[in-house]
Amino acid sequence: MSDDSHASCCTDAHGANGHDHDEHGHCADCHCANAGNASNSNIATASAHADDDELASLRHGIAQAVRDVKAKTPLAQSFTNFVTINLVANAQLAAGGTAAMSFLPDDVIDTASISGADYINVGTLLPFYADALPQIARAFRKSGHPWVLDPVAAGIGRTRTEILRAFRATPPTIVRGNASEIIALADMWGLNQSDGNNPETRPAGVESVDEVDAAVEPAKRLARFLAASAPAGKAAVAVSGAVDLVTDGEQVYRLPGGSALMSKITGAGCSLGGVTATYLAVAEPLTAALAATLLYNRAGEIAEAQADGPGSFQVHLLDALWNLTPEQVAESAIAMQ
Ligand SMILES: Nc1ncnc2c1ncn2[C@@H]1O[C@H](COP(=O)(O)OP(=O)(O)OP(=O)(O)O)[C@@H](O)[C@H]1O
Ligand SMILES: Cc1ncsc1CCO
Ligand SMILES: [Mg+2]
Repeated sequence: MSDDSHASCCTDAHGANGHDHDEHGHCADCHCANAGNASNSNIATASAHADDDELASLRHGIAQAVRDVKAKTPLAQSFTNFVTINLVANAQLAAGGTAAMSFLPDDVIDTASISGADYINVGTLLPFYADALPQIARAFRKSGHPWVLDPVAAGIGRTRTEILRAFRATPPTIVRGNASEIIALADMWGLNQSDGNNPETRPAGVESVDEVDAAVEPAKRLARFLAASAPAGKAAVAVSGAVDLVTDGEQVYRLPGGSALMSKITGAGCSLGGVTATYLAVAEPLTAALAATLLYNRAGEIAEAQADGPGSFQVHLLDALWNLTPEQVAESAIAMQ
């Protein structure tokens, strides 16, 4: 595991920052496990440099994605739940994109030709969605159109399970959800060590009952599955919580911050999914997922400092989404695992 301070600490046996390592190689200052002998030190040095290079390149891409959205105002279309539909559209606009909401398959499929990416959120379902959503996903698949899935309340109800199972054949580019939803989706796609009816998977409603840490392996398996099916071979999974996690199936990134008040308004997660689609309209999946998650964490912190409670928090959250700069987003802490 490394983050910025770790990578810069463990560039040699004694640490570039003057951190000392004990005889077991443990760093007293940043809890890394850099070994004190020369060959291990060289390996650690090389790996720290590789992490540094990778993070620098990711940060460049994240800043560019935030900048491109502000400059190009891309459309990301949404088929989303009617509890939080307004916040999703406003958040996409505040990030610099544009929004269009629709529930008619022909409408959604036609609009995809001018939409950079789509967002599907299964929070509130109507009977006709059981046909409409798989039909839309098949059309996206056929045209190679990128889309983000928020599997809200995965594991609850026969219709939702039927729809989410159907997406396995025509998968999204990014899955974004809370920990319980990611675990449940990986389970119903047969990616966990279970038969898809895992008694350990608890249906969670729209709120998570699991910690992000419990979703690391399911998230990685999901991301690898999505990448293997993606036309360009690239995909990502984002798990939200106190410390968010983003993975492309190989590398795991942990993104700390945000605000506990985000779970006291409805739709912080849904609108994060919509904004992820906005970034997916201009960037690769991993970059898009990281950019949106970092933007939300920074915006949540700013909003918390200004809010008196959930009502004003939502207003300040939208303002912060609008005001944050590409540099502020890209300079955020990212811990690599
Ligand atoms: N305890 C917390 N501390 C900091 N940030 C949090 C906390 N809980 C959630 N968040 C942030 O809130 C946002 C939404 O995450 P959350 O896990 O609540 O989504 P969700 O359950 O899908 O929400 P919803 O379904 O209500 O839209 C993310 O940006 C996440 O980082
Ligand atoms: C409260 C709620 N119910 C269905 S969707 C939704 C929004 C949060 O996911
Ligand atoms: Mg949610």
